[in-house]
Formats: sequence, C-alpha cells, structure tokens
Amino acid sequence: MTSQIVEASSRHPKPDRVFSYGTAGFRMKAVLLDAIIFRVGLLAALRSQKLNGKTIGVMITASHNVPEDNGVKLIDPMGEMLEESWEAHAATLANAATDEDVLAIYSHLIVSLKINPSVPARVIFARDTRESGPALVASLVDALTAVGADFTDHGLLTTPQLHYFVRCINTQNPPHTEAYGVATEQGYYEKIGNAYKKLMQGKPKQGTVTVDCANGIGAPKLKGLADFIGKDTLDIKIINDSVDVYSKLNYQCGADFVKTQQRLPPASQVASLARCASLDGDADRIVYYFNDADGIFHLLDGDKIATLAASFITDLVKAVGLADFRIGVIQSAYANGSSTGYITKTLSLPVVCTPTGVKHLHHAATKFDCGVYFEANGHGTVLFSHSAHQIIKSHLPESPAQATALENLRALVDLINETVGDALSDLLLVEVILAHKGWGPKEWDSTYTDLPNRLVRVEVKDRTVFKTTDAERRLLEPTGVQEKIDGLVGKYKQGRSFARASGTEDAVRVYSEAAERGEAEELARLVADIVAQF
Ligand SMILES: CC(=O)N[C@H]1[C@@H](OP(=O)(O)O)O[C@H](CO)[C@@H](O)[C@@H]1O
Ligand SMILES: [Mg+2]
Repeated sequence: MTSQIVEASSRHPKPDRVFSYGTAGFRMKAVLLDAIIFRVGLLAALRSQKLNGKTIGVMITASHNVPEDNGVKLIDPMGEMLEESWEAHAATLANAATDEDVLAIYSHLIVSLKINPSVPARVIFARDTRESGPALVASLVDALTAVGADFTDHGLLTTPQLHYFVRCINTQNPPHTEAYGVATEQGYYEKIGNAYKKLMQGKPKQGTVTVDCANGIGAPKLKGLADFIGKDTLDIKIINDSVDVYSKLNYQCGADFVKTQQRLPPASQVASLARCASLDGDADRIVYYFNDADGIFHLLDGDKIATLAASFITDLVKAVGLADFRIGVIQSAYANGSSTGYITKTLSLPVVCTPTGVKHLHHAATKFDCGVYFEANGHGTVLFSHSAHQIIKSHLPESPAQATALENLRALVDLINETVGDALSDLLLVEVILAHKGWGPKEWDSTYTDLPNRLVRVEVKDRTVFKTTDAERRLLEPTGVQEKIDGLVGKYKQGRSFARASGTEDAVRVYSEAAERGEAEELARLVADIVAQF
C-alpha cells in the first residue's frame, strides 16, 4: 500500500503554500485544493480506522464564498465536526513537502495515534454545486482507493444532510438502541417532513414564505423537502435556484449577502410584511427578514431565531409538565446585547458565551438538557442531551393537554437536525413556531429591538499578536490595548466593543454596539483606529 500512496500522491502536487485547518476546514481558491483534498482523504481513512471502522464524512464545499473557491471539512461519527486535536494532523499532512513526506507523516500517525491498519476504513462524501466539485471528488477517490478504504459517493448534498447521513449510519448498530434516521435523502425528507406535518396539524396557513437559496445546493434539496411535505401544509416560494449557472452562486443573494448588506436580495419581489428567508451556499445557515409598511428592512438573524426557539421550547416543556429541565442559550460575543438581555430577563434562561465558531457553541450546548445555540449570522441548532431524549421518550402525560404537548415535543425533536445547523430544518422550525404563536415577522421582530451595531474589518500586519480571553471579549495582548478600548466604551450609553483576530480571514474584526446608531459607528471607528496602530 505504501508505494500506492506515494504514487497516487504524485498525481496531486502541492502548491508552494502553508495551509491550516480553520473554523471552516480548509477553504481557498479551488485551483489550490487538489493536493489538500487528496491528503484529507488519507486522513479521513485514518480517522475511521482510529475509531474502529466508524463512518467518517468528507464534505466538499466553500459555503458562502465566491464560486471560484472551494473547501473541505471532515465529519466525525455522531455527525459533529472533526475533533479539534485532529485539525493539527490535517494541517501536518496538508503541508507535507514531498510525496515521500506524505507517506512518512501518514505512517507516523498510524504509530503515534496507535491506529490498527487492519481495521477497515469507511468514508462517505458529498459536494455542493460548485464547478470545481467533480475534479476534487476524483482526488478524494484517488486517496481512498490508494489506502483501500470502503467509500460511498453521495453526489450533491447540503452540508447538514451529509452530517445527518453520518450520524444515521453510525447509530444503526448497538450500543445504539435506535438509529438517528435512515441514511438516504428520502429518509431525511421523511423524518423532518413528517415531524413538520405533525406539528402543523390544525394550524391556520400563515401566507407564503419566500426562500432565497443562494443559487446553491439548498435549492434542489428544499424542493425535495417541499415536494414531500406537499402544498397543503407548506406555502413556499423558492427563488435564486439557478444551480446550473455556476457564476450565480452566492452572487447578490444568500444569507451572507443579506446579513452584511442589510437588504433584500435583488431577485426578491415581495409585499411588505411578507416572510422571507435566505440560505447560504451549502444550506447550513439561514436568516429571515421582511420589509415593513414603510419599506424599511428588518433582519431576523440567528439571535432572533435562537430567542424564538428558546421561548417556544420553554413553553412546550412547561406544558408537558417536565420538572427540572434545564434549557440554556449559547451565543458568541457577536450576539446583539439586546438578545442577551431578552433571554436572561424576559425568558429567564441562562446564557453562555463561547468563542466564535459553531464547534465551540455546539460543545457548550451539550451541557444543558436542551441547549439552543446560534451564531448571529444564522448558523445554529438545538441539542437535547441523552437523558432529555430518554425523558421525552418515556414521560407519561397526566392530562390530554399534556399528551398533546408531549406529542408536539417529540415531533420537535425529530424536526431538528441535532448534528449541525441546518437551514432546511431551521426554516421549518421557525415556520412551525410562527404558526403556533400566530405571529407574522413583525410580531416576532418586536420581541426586542436590536442595539445599533457595527462590524468592521481591520487589516493588520500580524493578526496573531491579538490574544484574547473571556470568550474573545477582552484582549490580553498587545498589552495596553484593552485598557484603551475600555476607556472608550465607558463613554457610550449601552456601549460594548471588542476586537479579535478572525479565524477565517487575514484581519482583525472590531464589533461595537451602543444605544444610538451614530455612537455605535463612532465607537467602532475609534476602536478600529486603536487596532490599526498595531
Ligand atoms: C463575525 C462572524 O460572522 N464570524 C464568522 C467567521 O469567523 P471569523 O473567525 O470571525 O472569521 O466565519 C466562521 C466560519 O464560517 C463563523 O463561524 C463566524 O461566525
Ligand atoms: Mg455554510
């Protein structure tokens, strides 16, 4: 096998660059990715062998990035992101200088990680709609073939669908008592779609929801889900679904466009107060929005989705009669201060703040019976602990009202993709809650008003000198900078600001909020000036 690895690796020469496995895996211009994908294939096989032949997922996507980019992420057995300690192994393999080095590192990992090479490796993979996808899949297959791994190509899927498949496959056998679901697209549509239909029983129609699919993989998959559900219970209009025109992906559309531009995608033609949503290029993020009667744009971001879900679940758990059921909300420092205040004061729920990146939020969410986590940009989901699953499954209701609530709670658990943030599942979750509450987007939006805020990107010589603490909300280094920021923030009513190095771009991000729009902008500018001096 060793000669096969060197020989196969020689067909995938590495560009002269240093690569790192960041928050979003490896992501860059697609033309640079061939060698990386090959080496990720080797690592996926090792990861599976290390975990006794459990199935590992490989997703080829660059999410909301421009069409010329692509990327790759590994998925661990329960559908979660790759364990952090393995990110370094991914980077070491990706940066091996020669084909012999690739083999040497591969062999070293087998020894140092005590991997039994006779365990069969199992890998499944999929890709988004990018033009570069098929060639990168071929590189992956080349690696998996060289090491004799057992693999399945699932073609085009959304990122969360592949996460779901991985979990379904790895929960089929003992010690798991019940598979997470059926690892097919039909199985995914049935699990989520049937749960949605159950929750919508007897609920009046709420009018059309217009969904911008970013001209990406979300478009055909949302159509598949909507077809399964049927028009009686889901009144949906899909726009930006041109997946065949590669250049249109994420162009003037998608969740990132709407979030950063704070306006409707140009292709969206909707009446005022109509519900709209946008997915990103691999359908793991979603934001809602609407234009009010005066034509003013309102964004219902990840914070608003988290608060909506947390409030609904709190009421439902109460209606079921579950005592001592701990619900918590997990946010990053970018969550609007108003949302945090609303969760703690109005919903009376605990809030945990973690560093940026969904893997951190996901991890913190596992500490609750029910952990609701969302990044402000719309990536998030809801987790139920193992014991919460057991309680929900075995609880005996004491009244007809409790029985109905319990059926709804069970359906809600099925509706949610617990492996990772899933725009399709989150879309239906929001639709269900709005229908149950009888709310339009305006009522939802009026639960609290976002503090005016500003996010700026500051180019610096070396972003690694910015070291943070307290969930990235305070700078430890360079020394003295945090004191200067504190001095500024104190001058603004409801002022808050922080600076941290981006994990995905070569820049430092400065976030600020304050009671007035002008003040939030001024604060951001002044903090950015301080940062720019370094
Ligand atoms: C402010 C912001 O939106 N940051 C994003 C961005 O991370 P940075 O480390 O800030 O570049 O990309 C991450 C991966 O997609 C996402 O998890 C995160 O929310
Ligand atoms: Mg994405």
